Amino acid sequence: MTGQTPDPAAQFKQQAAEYAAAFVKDGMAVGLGTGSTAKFVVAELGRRMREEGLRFCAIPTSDATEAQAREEGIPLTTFAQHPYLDLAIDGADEIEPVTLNLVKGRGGALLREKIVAAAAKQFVVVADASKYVDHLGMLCPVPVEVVPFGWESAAARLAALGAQVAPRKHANGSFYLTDEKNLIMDCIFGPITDPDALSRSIYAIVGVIEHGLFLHMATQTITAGPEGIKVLDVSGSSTQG
Ligand SMILES: O=C[C@H](O)[C@H](O)[C@H](O)COP(=O)(O)O
Repeated sequence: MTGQTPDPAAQFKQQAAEYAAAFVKDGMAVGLGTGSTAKFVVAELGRRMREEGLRFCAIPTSDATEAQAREEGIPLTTFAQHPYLDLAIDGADEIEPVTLNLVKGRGGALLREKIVAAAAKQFVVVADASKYVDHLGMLCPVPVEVVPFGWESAAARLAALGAQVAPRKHANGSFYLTDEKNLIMDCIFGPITDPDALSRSIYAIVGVIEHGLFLHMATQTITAGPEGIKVLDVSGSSTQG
């Protein structure tokens, strides 16, 4: 017994992940996301390398993903060698299906994830179908990464934007630190009707490094659920099967 609760959506996450992993072609430089769905992507890419001879290199979005990629034997690269990536594949906490805007960062990797997504020509999001929302902010807080110095001031300014703000902590009460050694403020805004305006307001707060609203970045979302796989493209096309 590991004591871990089984994830009821695991099979859907794996289906979406394996579908997306097929987008990786020989010679690509690929961004590898973070989280339970991205983990399936990294595992599938490792399998394709070993069994199909796929050749590619990757930049991971977190220390955890880097460790998994190394275990899989995936060759890692750097932004010095690849300032632009062919493709990035990552999970999401919320997907708004019309714009493909997202909330990300429940796993705390939002800063590196956004840098990698911004560098990628194609940004493919993988998730189980429970992540769809009519408005961002409906299912989960928007994480905001802030520098530790003066975090209370940044938190007060986030609250002034209408959020209920809580610094992310571990179960033992200590502050959660990101891979970049910053803090996360989890901000409950409720349904967000103008994410672009909110994004600008959050960026205007001194001490904020990044936030978990990923706007106008995803080129495709691939979700899996009881109805099968659904692919949404930013151009508006949609396939189900
Ligand atoms: O920081 C974490 C990331 O943004 C994840 O990609 C996101 O939280 C989705 O994770 P999961 O695939 O575990 O639901």
